[in-house]
Amino acid sequence: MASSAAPMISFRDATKVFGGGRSGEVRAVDGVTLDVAAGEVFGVIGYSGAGKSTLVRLINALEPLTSGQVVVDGQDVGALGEGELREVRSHIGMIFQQFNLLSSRTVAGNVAYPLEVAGWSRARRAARVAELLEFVGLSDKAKQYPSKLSGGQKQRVGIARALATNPKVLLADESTSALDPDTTRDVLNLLRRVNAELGVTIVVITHEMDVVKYICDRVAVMEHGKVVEHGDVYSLFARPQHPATRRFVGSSLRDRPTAAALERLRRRHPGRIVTIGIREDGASSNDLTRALREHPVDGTIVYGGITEIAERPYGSLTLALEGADDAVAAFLADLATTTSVLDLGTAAAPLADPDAVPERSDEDGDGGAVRGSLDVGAAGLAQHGGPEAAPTFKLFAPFRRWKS
Ligand SMILES: Nc1ncnc2c1ncn2[C@@H]1O[C@H](COP(=O)(O)OP(=O)(O)OP(=O)(O)O)[C@@H](O)[C@H]1O
Repeated sequence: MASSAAPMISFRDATKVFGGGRSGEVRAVDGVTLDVAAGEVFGVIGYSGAGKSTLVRLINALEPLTSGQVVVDGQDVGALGEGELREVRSHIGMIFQQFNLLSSRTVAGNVAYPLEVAGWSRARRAARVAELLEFVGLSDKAKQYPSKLSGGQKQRVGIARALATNPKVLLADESTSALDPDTTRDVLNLLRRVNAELGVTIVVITHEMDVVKYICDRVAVMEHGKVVEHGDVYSLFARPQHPATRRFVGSSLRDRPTAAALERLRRRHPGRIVTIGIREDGASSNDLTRALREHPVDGTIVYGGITEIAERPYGSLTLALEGADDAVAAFLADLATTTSVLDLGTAAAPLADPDAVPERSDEDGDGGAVRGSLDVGAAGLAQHGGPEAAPTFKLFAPFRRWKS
């Protein structure tokens, strides 16, 4: 639920440096300039140590800035005294990977805690806690202790507690990283409701692009304390510019073969292997079909995946090509005039994918990701001279060009 109102959070050249002693200093956040709009769900993605948590802790001044400025809801948090900061913090909720519930308090006691700190009367607290537990679907657990709850239930309590004082902003620091995929989806759906029904601006820190894909309107990618790329989620998926972004995008769809999967493909298909991008303008699917028809080259889809981001097609297909060397080169040069083509070489002269995602432990074959492409009928492209009707999916261009 993005809005065009003034930013809820503005970072201006925000910098946080730790240390400086013999062990040297760490520029955990390094000159970040960024706006988070009121009412949006904003993702901050990056690998461990990129500076995500520190960036988010600057919002509620849990970490003081070294230089620059952070403005939250019109207040320059670096310029506030402790009393004013408490007031700003009361409008910022936070949830954590490990939930951080008080084990000695019941579910209701945990949710009531910030209300006690804020000085609410017993009667008002009871009414508010009942309302919050109803919202997160835990009314029947009010008297339970956290140790009796599942991870998903614990995070629901965390969300209820974070919402207790009606915050305008909710900071979610790896809030689903300790949860299984089904529970993750439930918690993300609850966060969607918090955003849509309560109008809370949410900042989600994560290292998982699937989380970004599922709930964020916009996202910033962090590396070494800097925001290396930011924008709306579809644009980032469709046209990732920075290598870190490309790796995150690849790890979400898993549409491109890992190095090991590529090795297995080469054993079965010693000829040239290429990956082509799926783009949204619709022209390239026709171009691929036409090029396969016009050149004496056979193409078989051996890997790939197509999904939708923000209701638009996104992904890639990897083809094993058969034909005389000059015919394959002419085919690819032709295709590359309209569609982006990543050359992975041949078994005899292999080329690496510079953005290949790391091996997954659950990877059991090289065809695991191809189901997505079959779902949309892309298998129709598998043979030279393929089906009469062009497939309906569309192609985009995230890769470097084939060079003949
Ligand atoms: N209190 C601190 N004192 C010294 N260095 C710190 C402190 N907090 C964070 N750092 C350093 O700052 C850098 C950024 O850390 P931060 O926790 O913000 O990264 P992150 O992207 O959130 O990583 P993770 O996903 O592992 O939490 C790291 O090099 C970290 O070691």
